[in-house]
Amino acid sequence: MPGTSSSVAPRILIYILRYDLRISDNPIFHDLSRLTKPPFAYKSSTSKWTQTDRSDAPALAEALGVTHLLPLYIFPADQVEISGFLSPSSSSTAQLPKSPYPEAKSRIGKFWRTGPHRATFIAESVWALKQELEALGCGTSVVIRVGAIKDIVENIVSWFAGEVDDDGEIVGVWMTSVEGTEEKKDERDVRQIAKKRGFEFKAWMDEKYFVDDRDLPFSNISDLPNVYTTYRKSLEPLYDRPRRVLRTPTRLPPLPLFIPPQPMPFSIPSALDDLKSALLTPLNADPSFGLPVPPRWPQGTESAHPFTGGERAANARLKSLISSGAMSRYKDTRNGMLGTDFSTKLSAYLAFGCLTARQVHWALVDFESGSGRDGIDAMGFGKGENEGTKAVRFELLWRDYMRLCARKFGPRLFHVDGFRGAATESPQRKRWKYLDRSSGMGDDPIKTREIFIRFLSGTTGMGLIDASQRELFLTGYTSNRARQNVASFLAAHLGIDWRLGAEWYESMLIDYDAANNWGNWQYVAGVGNDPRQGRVFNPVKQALEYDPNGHYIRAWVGELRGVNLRGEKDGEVDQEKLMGVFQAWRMKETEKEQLGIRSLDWVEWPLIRIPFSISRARGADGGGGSKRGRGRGGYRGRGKGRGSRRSGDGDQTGRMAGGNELNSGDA
Ligand SMILES: Cc1cc2nc3c(=O)[nH]c(=O)nc-3n(C[C@H](O)[C@H](O)[C@H](O)COP(=O)(O)OP(=O)(O)OC[C@H]3O[C@@H](n4cnc5c(N)ncnc54)[C@H](O)[C@@H]3O)c2cc1C
Repeated sequence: MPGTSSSVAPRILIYILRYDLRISDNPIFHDLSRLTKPPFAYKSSTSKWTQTDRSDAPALAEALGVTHLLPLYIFPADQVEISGFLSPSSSSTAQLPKSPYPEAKSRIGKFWRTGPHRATFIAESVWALKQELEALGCGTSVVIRVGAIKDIVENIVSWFAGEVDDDGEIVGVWMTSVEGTEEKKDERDVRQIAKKRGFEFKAWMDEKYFVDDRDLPFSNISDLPNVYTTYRKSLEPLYDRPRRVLRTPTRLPPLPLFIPPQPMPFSIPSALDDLKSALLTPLNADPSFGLPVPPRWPQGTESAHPFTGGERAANARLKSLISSGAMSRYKDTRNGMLGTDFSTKLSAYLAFGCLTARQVHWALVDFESGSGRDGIDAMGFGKGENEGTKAVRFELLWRDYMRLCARKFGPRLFHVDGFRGAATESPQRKRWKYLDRSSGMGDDPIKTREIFIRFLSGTTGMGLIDASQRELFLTGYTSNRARQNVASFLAAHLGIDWRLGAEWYESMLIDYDAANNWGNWQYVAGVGNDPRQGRVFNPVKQALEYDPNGHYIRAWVGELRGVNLRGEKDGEVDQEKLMGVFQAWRMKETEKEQLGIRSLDWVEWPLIRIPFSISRARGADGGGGSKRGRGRGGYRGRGKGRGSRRSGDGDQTGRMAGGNELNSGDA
């Protein structure tokens, strides 16, 4: 839907969208919206007082004389596999041409960098923004391209530079600055092109975080504390920190009259389904992702993350969390693992900028102050900040913190020695098992690979880990509690290079975000910013505490569905049977026989065995008390795991941790 008329030659601004897929609370769209002359109406809002307009300074786009806007989303070839966009018509033969870009696979594990869940979510989010912009009715939209960002920008600017028909000139390229080595490189490349061609380049501050960069309590990033709690305390009360959200534009400059086509050999579909299909086709060539036994969806189990991408869906989710009272309950439910509402499921929206943390904050303020309409009947409406809403703000600050760590430590985010290696003069280097070589500890890379494949497939024999890995593979989501356990299992129990786990998460997660993924993996692996190093999660104790009836494990490990936990006499949870759900090797032979799992590797030969018993005195009756399992009676580490025939027996060094140790509240 190109723009219509203009008496002067169009002056075109390119806006490269990346992780800012929203129209509201978006500083770039906000600035551009102020170009258009009054009448300048804003979308009505129940909370006008929370919205602000930067009317104190003239719009930056004004100075450039922008008349047309080219919002551009590029599926970056190094991160997203784009061979599904190859166009058959570009070749004289029936064969598809070859992509000029290498496959978008991870460095160590060679996994697709963007798996099917996130690829779908991004497509939906981009498409939703396109539709939102088109719905403004002023001739704007999103132009979708695939390739290397620098190649596409170069292609567009040289097309306009070579134009004789005066279809317009590029006056600037804007993008939002993002942490991450690749993202920074893209930024530098585009800046370089702008410099060479003599037009303006601007990297805007990323405003989707809770605390605005301009309000940080330090001016030099090296002063960021290495402990989250110290950082948080320097900002409390968090309630007072977020800036107001920016007004939502109702008008934007139109698209240029002519837009150069997608460079060959690719073509861009014109419908969302086709876009998804182009993204998924190469991934679906091997839907097992190289796993000999890929997880299968257990009948009747529902995804905890059934949400689609896009700004509208993000706002609907936020509204529903407030209306249902889930935000007020959050502190009590956040360690859950089953269902949609134990946690917010806002992470993917925040990762792709469909929503900002300050929008979440102000929506909560509307609820807490009683000035909004959502949640009138919910617990806590109009009663100020409560434990639940406070905990949400607390978690949102974790997200900020991880991103600031990425800024502080740069490429060390991805380094095997992590931030810690950089922070100390002579780091106590952790030793890892690798897939391609022995680490000199007598380990065999072939065995390590075997173990690693079982870890990926969710067939380790450790119920909590297997449930989470299967859920992740099938849905793209798994809870924070489960993520912590999985990361600890790989890094501490199996001793395998933690970066392989981070790469797998990068591939599978719907909410993948470089800083938050790699920062959290480092944290759990003991090479990041965890002040209490050397902790190890005991996945049995954790299961007892957070999945006391084995509901979560049985939901995703379908083979265990038939276990009847209720004792015949008193109807209480039979603790021995529960232990069998947590680690199937502990089941009686007759029970294994009944379930038909007797000869399975993960049952008979688990990667590790954790001896664990519950004292009856603790009254572990499966009554659902979420605090059970703390303190006495927890893991009785006795050194080596018993009896596993294969390598990978857990060498239970390090301290076993059971409770809320990780970045879930109290670092
Ligand atoms: C090994 C590992 C890998 C992770 N990878 C990612 C990732 O790639 N992307 C990602 O967004 N989060 C990641 N997290 C953090 C956290 O697990 C998810 O943000 C959270 O589970 C998402 O679900 P939610 O939105 O329902 O969270 P909620 O519990 O509802 O939390 C609200 C918001 O707070 C933020 N948040 C919560 N916990 C954390 C945390 N530990 N670190 C940073 N921010 C947090 C998120 O933005 C989240 O949406 C990872 C955690 C671990 C342990």
